[in-house]
Amino acid sequence: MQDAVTDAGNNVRALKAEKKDKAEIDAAIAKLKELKLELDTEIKAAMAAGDEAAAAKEQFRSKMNGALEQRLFYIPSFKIYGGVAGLYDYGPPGCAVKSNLQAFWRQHFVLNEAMLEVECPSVTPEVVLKASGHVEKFTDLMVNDVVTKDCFRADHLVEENLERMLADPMISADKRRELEDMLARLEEFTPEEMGDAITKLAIKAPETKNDLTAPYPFNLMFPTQIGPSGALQGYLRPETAQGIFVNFRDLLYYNGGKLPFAAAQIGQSFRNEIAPRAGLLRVREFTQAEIEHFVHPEQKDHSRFAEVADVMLSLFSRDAQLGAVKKPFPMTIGEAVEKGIVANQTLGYFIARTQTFLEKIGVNPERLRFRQHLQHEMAHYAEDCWDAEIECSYGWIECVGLADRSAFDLKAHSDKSKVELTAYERFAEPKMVETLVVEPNKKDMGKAFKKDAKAVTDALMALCQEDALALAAKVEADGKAELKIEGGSVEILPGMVKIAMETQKVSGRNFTPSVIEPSFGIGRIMYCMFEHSFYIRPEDEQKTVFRFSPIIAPIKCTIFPLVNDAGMNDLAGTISRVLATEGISSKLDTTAVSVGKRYARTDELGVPFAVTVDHRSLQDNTVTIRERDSCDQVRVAVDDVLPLIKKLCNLQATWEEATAGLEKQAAASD
Ligand SMILES: Nc1ncnc2c1ncn2[C@@H]1O[C@H](COP(=O)(O)OP(=O)(O)OP(=O)(O)O)[C@@H](O)[C@H]1O
Repeated sequence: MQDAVTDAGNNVRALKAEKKDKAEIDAAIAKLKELKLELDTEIKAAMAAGDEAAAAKEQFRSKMNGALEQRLFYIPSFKIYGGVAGLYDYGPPGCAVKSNLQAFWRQHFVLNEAMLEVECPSVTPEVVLKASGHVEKFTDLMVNDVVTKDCFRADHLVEENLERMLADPMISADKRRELEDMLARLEEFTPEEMGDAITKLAIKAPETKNDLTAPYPFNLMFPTQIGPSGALQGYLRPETAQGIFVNFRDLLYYNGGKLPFAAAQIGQSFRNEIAPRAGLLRVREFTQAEIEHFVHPEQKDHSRFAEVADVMLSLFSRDAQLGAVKKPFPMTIGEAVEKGIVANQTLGYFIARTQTFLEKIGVNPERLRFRQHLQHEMAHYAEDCWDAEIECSYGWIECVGLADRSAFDLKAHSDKSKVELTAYERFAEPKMVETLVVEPNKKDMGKAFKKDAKAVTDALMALCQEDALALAAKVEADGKAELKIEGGSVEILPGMVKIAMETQKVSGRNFTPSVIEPSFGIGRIMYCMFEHSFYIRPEDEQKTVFRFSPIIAPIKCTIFPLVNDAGMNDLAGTISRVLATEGISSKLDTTAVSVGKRYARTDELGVPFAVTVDHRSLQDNTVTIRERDSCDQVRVAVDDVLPLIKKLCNLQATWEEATAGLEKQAAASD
């Protein structure tokens, strides 16, 4: 419609410039007015619909957050002291859900694929994070309100402004393109470019509308000192991955020297986010579950790829994001890898396994997509990166990052630590290859360097081919060459070391493996899962429910006696203890409130099953079991409660399958 108005306006101007007939110009003006009116109505309708949708989302969120807080799923930490932004405590049901989620993650990935699980400290010495690049580069651009000194993330301010401007249907196509381009490149902006954007868009501090400082990088790591002297600088780790990389050599040995293999770690990560927001979505301490799958750089096929090839995904590839339509498309992972949309089978395998994991824990597959990083979002060494994004009331949120990081991490730690982090590959047939030979003359070394002889030998052996040959050439040309060793340098003279390229028969080689990294944020996944599970019973808007999958539900079963009666209480207690023998958590509710109220209470916690002990139970040793979402009830013998609940909780059968043929029961009442 906007284009039609622009065309009509141009038409009026052209007719006037050509001094056309008045009637013709008047008709064109009338047409322009008519189109403008239509556009106006369209904009108002769109704004009203947008406002309504935003209000509905807000309402849904506040209702759900109310339920989460009231039932103590999670609450702001240190609440009695006013709380600290970006820090949350999990209460009993929150802890149980989180622990179930992590247990299922372990089962789905670690156990299913025989991964090597490790647990490393959160406090990490600086050298590790220097090697990984975090000390230098783990920054966000920050700006301050020049008066109040309040801090803001520069990219968030620019992003919000751009999105607001883009929501205006009246902006021209050229302007739209310019703003969209800015939005797409935002993450790679230098401080100067970000400053230019802030000036150009005339962005001020939110609320106060004061001027902002120039953007400057702020490192997100929490620094700390290790030990009382303060001499050893450390940081709280910003991700769990580094603990795995630094242990690569030992893990490879543990795995019998064989590739591929994966190591995994679940643990706390810490990021001093400038602007923590949106509940669990951006916090300052959070749980990550990370996998580092080490693989030969030229053999990235996966032996179990056939098992997942038919998994259907919603893919938002780079081309789809940059194309005119800008929409994800459905495709099996098999086809995506075959067509080269996803770089290789191993990355594809983990994308598909991530999809099945998220679906099983209760994420709605229609609100899940995999978005490929645009070229500028990827580190220069990365081969391909995809984010699992889940839609919630805050929009599409990155919950899992899946990246083929090539050999970067192992090479970086190998260079810094001087410990070789490589794997050995035996050739099918021995090969004749030109290799660098470095042979220090031990006698000369000892004589010349005495106690430093070992350090000199180590430094010579650590030289790369280029440096070794340059050193040899310099000794030959100048009669000496300087060699840097730990803590200083020495002079190498002719005869001290043989450095040459020689053709040798070799049966294998050392190489640095590539790593494919799926990185899960447990809190973000949990929050999105909460939103996808939450609903209000249509018949009563006071009744809220979490439709947690039995594997995730904080408590699997509530057990209550219909009325406060000693016999009923005893039987309820016995059933609870029997369930506990198989690790099935239950909650005994002997409060005297009505059954309806007790059901509502367990629904609010997302408990999938409820066992009611009633008068008949005392006569024929049967009880009723109710399923949360359908509110269906069946009557079963007490001895059958455990096998039935167990089958349902292990997802070995659906409610319909497990209860087919059982006596249906009308809803229990007091
Ligand atoms: N501040 C945070 N709060 C909660 N979860 C987080 C936070 N930062 C990262 N995560 C989680 O850890 C996962 C892997 O971390 P990664 O470093 O890839 O995130 P990221 O790309 O820096 O995230 P973002 O760009 O949203 O800050 C993310 O997909 C997310 O689920």
